[in-house]
Parts: sequence; C-alpha cells; structure tokens
Amino acid sequence: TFDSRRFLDYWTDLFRPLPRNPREGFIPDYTPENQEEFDFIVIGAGSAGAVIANRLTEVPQWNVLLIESGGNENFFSDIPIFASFLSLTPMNWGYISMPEPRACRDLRGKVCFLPRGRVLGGSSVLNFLIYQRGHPEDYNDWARMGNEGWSYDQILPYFKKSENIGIKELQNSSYHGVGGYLDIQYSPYHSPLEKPFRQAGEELGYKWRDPNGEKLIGFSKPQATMRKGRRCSSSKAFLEPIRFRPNLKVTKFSTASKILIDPHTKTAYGVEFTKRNKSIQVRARREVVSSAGSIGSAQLLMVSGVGPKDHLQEFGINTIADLPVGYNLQDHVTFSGNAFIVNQTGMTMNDLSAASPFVAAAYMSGQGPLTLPGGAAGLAFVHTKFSRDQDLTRPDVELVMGAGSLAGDAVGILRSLLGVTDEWYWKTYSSLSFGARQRTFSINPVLIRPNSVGRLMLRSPNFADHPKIHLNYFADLNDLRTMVAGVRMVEKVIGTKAFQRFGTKLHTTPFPGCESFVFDSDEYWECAIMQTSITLDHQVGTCKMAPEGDPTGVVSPRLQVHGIRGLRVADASIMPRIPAAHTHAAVLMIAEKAADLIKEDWKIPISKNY
Ligand SMILES: Cc1cc2nc3c(=O)[nH]c(=O)nc-3n(C[C@H](O)[C@H](O)[C@H](O)COP(=O)(O)OP(=O)(O)OC[C@H]3O[C@@H](n4cnc5c(N)ncnc54)[C@H](O)[C@@H]3O)c2cc1C
Repeated sequence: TFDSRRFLDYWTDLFRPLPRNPREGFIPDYTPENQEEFDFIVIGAGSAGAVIANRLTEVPQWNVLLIESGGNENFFSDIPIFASFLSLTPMNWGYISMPEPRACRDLRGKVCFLPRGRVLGGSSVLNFLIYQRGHPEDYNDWARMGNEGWSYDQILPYFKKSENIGIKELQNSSYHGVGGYLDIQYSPYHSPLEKPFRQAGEELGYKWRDPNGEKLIGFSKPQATMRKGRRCSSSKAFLEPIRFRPNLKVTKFSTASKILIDPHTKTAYGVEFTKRNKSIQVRARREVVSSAGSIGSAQLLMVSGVGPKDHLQEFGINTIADLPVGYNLQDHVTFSGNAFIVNQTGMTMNDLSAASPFVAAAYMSGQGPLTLPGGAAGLAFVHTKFSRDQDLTRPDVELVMGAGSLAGDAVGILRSLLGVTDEWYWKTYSSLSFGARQRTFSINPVLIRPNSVGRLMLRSPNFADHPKIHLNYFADLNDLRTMVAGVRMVEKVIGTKAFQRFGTKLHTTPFPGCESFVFDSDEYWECAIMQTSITLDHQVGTCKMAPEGDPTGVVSPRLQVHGIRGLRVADASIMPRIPAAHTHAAVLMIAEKAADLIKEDWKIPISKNY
C-alpha cells in the first residue's frame, strides 16, 4: 500500500545537495515482526540513541533494533540558519509548558514553546548547532554527588571520542579529538558583527578563546556541529555511515507506547510500539535502552510503571518501581526581545536578506550567511556577582549574539517558533521603519546555571497525550536577578567603542505589559524577562542519575534504572545538574559512555583507543 510519509521521506532526501560526504545516505526502514527478538532495543534515534545504536552494533554478535518516531532529515534541515523554521514542521513534537507564574507571560497562550526533534537525529536536527561542553566543575559536581566515573577527567575522553575537529588551530589541542564521527567546524561565514564583538570583548578585558578549552570565561566564535557549511546531526554523523551494518535495524515512524517490564521479576523484556496504526511488540534478549530524550524517556518510564507511586496511582498505572521520575527538570532560559540598531546596512542578517538568491547560491557551495549556526555569530561566557560560588572561572551567564533580531523577523517564522504574538511584535517594533528593523541584531543573555527546578507529570496513562511540563523558570528569584545582570552585561558590550563606531543603539519602545516601569530600571528588565522568556530547549534531568540509596535518583551511575533489570536510560534526562553550556555535546558524551558501560557489563572488551 502507498504510504505518503515514507514516500516523502525518500523524496525529500533526494534534494540534499551534492557532493555529499560519501558516508552519508538514506537510512532504510525496517518493520519488525510481532514478537521478533533483538539483543538490544534502543528507543529514540536522537542525539543519544544514534550514538548508542552505532557503538552497540560494533559488536558483530549483537543485533540492535532502533525505534524512532520520525523519519529522515532533508534539504531544509541541513541549512544551519533555518533551525527555527524546522520547529514549524512535523519534525517537532510540539510540546508546550503549563502556564508559568514568572515566565512566558506574554507569549501565545501564555505558555512556553518547547520544540523537540521527532526525526532521525532527534533534537540535533532542530538545534542551533552550537557545540559546547561546559565547565570541568559541572562534571566534577556530578561525581561529587556520588556518581562514580563521571568526573571531568573521566568523561573528557568521551567528548573527544565522538569528535572530528575541523578547526585547524585546535587539531593538536588536548581538549579536542580528530577522526571521530561528528564534524565540528566554524561557520565559514564571518558576520560583519564578529570583529566588533571580539574587539568589544577585548575592550572589556575578555580574551578570544576556545569555549571548549582550558579556560572558558571569554568571547568566541561558535563551534558548530557542521560539515562543509551544513548541519552534521547525530543521525548524519553516527547512523548514516553504518546504515548497512547487517546487525542494525531501524524502524522509522514507530512510536513506543510502553516498555514491557515483568512486574514479578522486575525485568524489562521488550517494547510495544505503533507503526502505521498497527501495534507491534518486540523482545529484548539483553537490554532495553531508553534514549527518547528528557520528555520522552520520563513519560515512557511512567506509563510503563516506573515513577512516583502516588502520581502513577492517579492514572491507574501499576507501580513496578517507585522512583522520582519527572522531578529535577532543568533548562536554560534566555531573553531575546532586545534589538540593537546599527547605522549601516549589510551588517546584519534578517529573514528577507536570508532569502536572497545570492545567499542561496553561496549556500550551495557550503558558504555564506546561511551557514551561521542558528544565526549565532558570537558567544561569550561571563561571571556575574550573583553566581552561586566565588569561582571566577565558572560562567553563570552566556551571551549569544545573533546576526539578526526578532525585530527583523518580517515574515514571522522566528515569532512562530518562539510563541511571540503578532500583536506583541507590532506593539514593540512598529515604531521602527522597515529599513531600521532590517538593520538590527541581538545579544541575548542566557541563564546557564539556574537554581530553579521544574517537574514533568503525566496528563494521562497514554504516551500519545503530551505530558504536563512545569518549568518553574525564575521560581528562585536569584535567577531573575542574574538575568538582569546579563542584560547589564550586554549593555556594556554595546557601549564599547567597537560597537559605538556603528552608532549601535538599543530600541527603546517598552515591552507590552512593562510600560509602567521606568525604562531600563532593574524592575523594568525583570518584567520584560518574565513577559517574553524564551527557552534554549535544553531540558534535562527528569531521570536523574544518582547512586543507590539516594532518594532523588532514577538511574545508577551505570545508567541502569534502580530496581529494574535490563533497562537503562541514556540521554539528556539522566543529567543530575544541567551543565553551564548548550547540552548536545554533553548528551553525546553520555551516550558514548553508556555504550562502554553496556559493553563492560556484558564483558565485551572496550577500546580505549581515542
Ligand atoms: C530548537 C532547539 C535548539 C537547540 N539548540 C542547541 C544548540 O545550539 N546546541 C546544543 O548543544 N544543544 C541545543 N539544543 C539541545 C540539544 O539538541 C538536546 O539537548 C539534545 O539533542 C537532546 O538529546 P537527546 O538524545 O536527549 O534527545 P533527542 O535528541 O530529542 O532525541 C530523542 C529521540 O527520541 C525520539 N522519541 C521520543 N519518544 C519516542 C517514542 N515514544 N518512540 C520512538 N521514538 C521516540 C524522538 O523522536 C527523538 O528522535 C537545542 C534543542 C532544540 C530543540
């Protein structure tokens, strides 16, 4: 029978531009028989799942089934600057938060929008490509919480194992790896804002640095998961090169509805999933690995009987293991409303300039502004006075400079992604002429060491019903003060000679709902941040890793679900605390380590040759 999703899946793949890396190619779809057996079943072919499927199938005697709810990437998802556009497609699960008392108050429906990838490669296909690992102490904190094996020295080799650093001056750095599956490069495009940004940092006493090197505080050009100017997703990096391994089967458009766990032996023995309206059960001889992401893994565990007993009882779910699944939800939030206007055209990038045929032609040869990762042209790690500790080497705010701004979003794609209403947009920016709106860029402060913690809860016992996501942004008021300190830091950057050379100024129309505050007072910024808070889509922590006996833990430091045999979780959800960085690199590291832990536990010799 004709299947339109599969047809489209293959058809859009043909439009991915040549020359392709020879290792890239269309991943074939496999539909298992009911009750078919595999050694391992991995749920979710996202950032983590793609790595795990690759590393487990290195063992020729093991066969692996990878279950993914989405289909292939395509031509559009390869274009780095179009990252926001993808959230408007079926590649996005389209989650939203519950109403937040202190955040997203003036966004559409008064909720925060939480895109997650539903595609081979998962959120690494939707993400902004920025490759950052975080501070060594972020991971030493994990180890100090009792998670043996997760200190920085122990996990650095796994970051390097994945990596193929294409930045010449870093190829001999002891912090980077060469020859791994994942290409890390700079965008070949130099935004005209890059130089002033660097000079501004120097004027303020910051060094231009490798943000994944020895010292992090400083300014930098974004390192990106990029191959010749195109997105290098986790699927392109880890799955496509091994798509014909005989011991790997990938079932696409397949949504796991339940992990099958024997309530008496407390052993996971399989997975139930739906494909083309048909329910199929598959069985695992050795283990089930959930890599469905911070939202998917927590929800799947709970609907399968692993979660807080009182909460599962509300939905009539039989509790097999009473564990705090869904707690410990953490995320990075930013404020992207500010627009800075320059007095020259051609310095900034907005949606209409991105649509020019010259820009498109440059992209076809892997060049030009479309290769900017999510539009980001500069990054900075800074330390504010509100930081939780006195370690001046640990950043608590990141500044992300966008080559354009929300004000320049003439067509409305960015608005749709962020949940910004047309009414808000016009109230805020209509005092600027069209030309001025096209001459704007942004520098957004990101809260990278939040104290506030949220919770994910079920809405129903069915996986198909999106869960209730309580983000609790700014529940801890220190987080709000830190964000205001971030706005002040941005003001300092804009005030430097480097930016004043272009007459750079802040657009000063007050944000809707904050008109009663004195413009530029701390109270005004607090209001603005709470009205239009935007997530960086870094949700982590819902299946927290903690040692046996710690009541907050869901998985052990070997990533096994406490009290259940044959079930691990390996994805962003296991992070006990969010690192002070974009989360994709940390997820890949977790997956690399998870594969080695599995091999060790099944007595397979592991190569330390990286
Ligand atoms: C818009 C956006 C921008 C981001 N920008 C950056 C950035 O610039 N840099 C950075 O470092 N990080 C960024 N991130 C975050 C980063 O991409 C994620 O932290 C990371 O990809 C999470 O990996 P994961 O494996 O935990 O989950 P995912 O990559 O989301 O993978 C989960 C996979 O499981 C599948 N799945 C879920 N449930 C089921 C089910 N029941 N059955 C079958 N399959 C299922 C999903 O479809 C998905 O493919 C961004 C994320 C988003 C969404």
